[in-house]
Amino acid sequence: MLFGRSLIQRRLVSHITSPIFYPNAKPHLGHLYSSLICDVFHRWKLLQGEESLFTTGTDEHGLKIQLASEKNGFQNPKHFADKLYSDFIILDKSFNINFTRFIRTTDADHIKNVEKLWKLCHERGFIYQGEHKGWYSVSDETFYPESKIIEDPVNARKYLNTETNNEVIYHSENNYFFKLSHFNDILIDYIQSNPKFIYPEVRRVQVLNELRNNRLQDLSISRPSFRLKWGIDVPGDPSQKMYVWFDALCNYLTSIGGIDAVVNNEPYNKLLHTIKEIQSPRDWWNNTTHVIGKDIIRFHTIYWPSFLMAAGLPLPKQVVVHSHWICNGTKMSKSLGNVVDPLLMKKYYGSDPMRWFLLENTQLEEDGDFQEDKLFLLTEMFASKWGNLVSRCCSPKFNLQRAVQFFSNKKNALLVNSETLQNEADNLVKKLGDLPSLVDKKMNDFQTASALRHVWSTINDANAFMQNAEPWTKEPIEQDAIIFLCMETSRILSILCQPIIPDLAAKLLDRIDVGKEKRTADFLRIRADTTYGVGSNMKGRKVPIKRVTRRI
Ligand SMILES: Nc1ncnc2c1ncn2[C@@H]1O[C@H](COP(=O)(O)OP(=O)(O)OP(=O)(O)O)[C@@H](O)[C@H]1O
Repeated sequence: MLFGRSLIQRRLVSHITSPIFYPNAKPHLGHLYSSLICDVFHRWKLLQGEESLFTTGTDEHGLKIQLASEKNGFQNPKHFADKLYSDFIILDKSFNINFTRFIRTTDADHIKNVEKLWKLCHERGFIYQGEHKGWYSVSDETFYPESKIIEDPVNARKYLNTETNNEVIYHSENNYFFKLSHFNDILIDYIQSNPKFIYPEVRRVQVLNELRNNRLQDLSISRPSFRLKWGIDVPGDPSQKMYVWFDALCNYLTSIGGIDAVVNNEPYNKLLHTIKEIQSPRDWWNNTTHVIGKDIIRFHTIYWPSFLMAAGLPLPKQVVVHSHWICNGTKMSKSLGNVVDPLLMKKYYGSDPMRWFLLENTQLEEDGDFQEDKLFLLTEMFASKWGNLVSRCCSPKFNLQRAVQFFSNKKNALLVNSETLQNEADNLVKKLGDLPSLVDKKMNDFQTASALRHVWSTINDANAFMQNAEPWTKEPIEQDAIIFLCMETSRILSILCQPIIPDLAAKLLDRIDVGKEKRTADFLRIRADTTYGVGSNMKGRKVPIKRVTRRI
């Protein structure tokens, strides 16, 4: 031991969560987007050799599901959820969303865990009974304060809340309350002293302003069972069902073993396919990042930390809030029906171009506008820039195997016979050297669009170098130097981009015969792989990226 620090390094772990979605209708582009952000982060961590978990799922209780199931002729809402939750799995599988657990709030371990959370909050004095009157939104399953209610401008008999614009009705009932008001200043302190807890900054400021300007009131966290039939019973009082958000938010703990596992920090081994055992659940929880849409910020940055503190539990690391995909100026939403069907888009353009497109055309702070034309143009760019670069270097005119064997040896300098070209080559080598750590920083900060700009810029440089250097006019040694550098560019970028475009990256690496075991972060340095390219210039091999035809 060195002054108390163990010589054995602790393995880095990270747990990322998507929201769990309401299976009250088919999923759309927005759901895919949230899951994709998580998937890419999870794959990125795995690429770096870290341990990572990614959990997602469906939020299956509550009035919204009860009503949707009745509307669709189901007696039992569970049967309705059974039918619809699989649409979310199909969407995930179609887009290579590589989750470690898909949790359903109807799972037995989850129900047990939610009961535990309730009991802890109750025993510690944060839950009490009372009468609840106020403005209630069926659609949002939440009460809103008077200050957030306006008359509907198009229907004078209706009222709306200003947060989601959904209809509210005045309603009175007996139920259980959570002492949310107790946490107002505690949350302000916590968010101030943990500046990355809510990310990006604009959302942190939004929540702090909300807490300062509209002090928290206690929260009704149960509904009478005669009205809400589909939910978890309040422990010891079956006349009441739990408020769906109290139930749903707890999924994040269930998915890594539950409250007991986190409190006792005992190895947990029941649920995951990718790793056999969670050695230290509390480490995972301390490194948990929730990715959410801005519509559910209140629930995740105010309610959830308050529930956890009330139960005496630690908080997760971070809540990352993204903006919305919009259509005709409003949020794409199941209820409004103004949605883009990702499966239809996949049919025309493929999964990976969609993945890239969604990440390239948004940033956390701003809403994204889906334009199919841009998606088509992206497929063109893949084929004409990246695919073409690989196809050219794999032409039977050249010999990549020979080039790799010679230039992967550091002693053999990459020389070209012109000062301008040599400058281009040196710049490209420098760029490739800087890229992995640059992209790592962007990925950890959820700035994928910015990372992708660097990727395009590097591909463009390699294409320009190839064009200017004209290897087909050169002697073999110089020819080899040129195609080696171009293919090192493609090799390194393909390894880097595996988390974003897993299938396309694999095709690009397959085309230059990079061994499967040589696609990790250890091979991101130039000259790190000394054996690829064998047989890559044989006649008749397929182009790695095919063009698609324009749909609109
Ligand atoms: N338009 C969107 N853009 C980005 N993410 C979205 C969008 N719509 C939904 N999501 C993701 O799904 C989460 C909410 O899921 P939910 O099932 O409530 O979707 P919804 O389509 O808004 O449903 P509903 O219309 O029934 O409220 C959001 O927090 C976000 O993570």
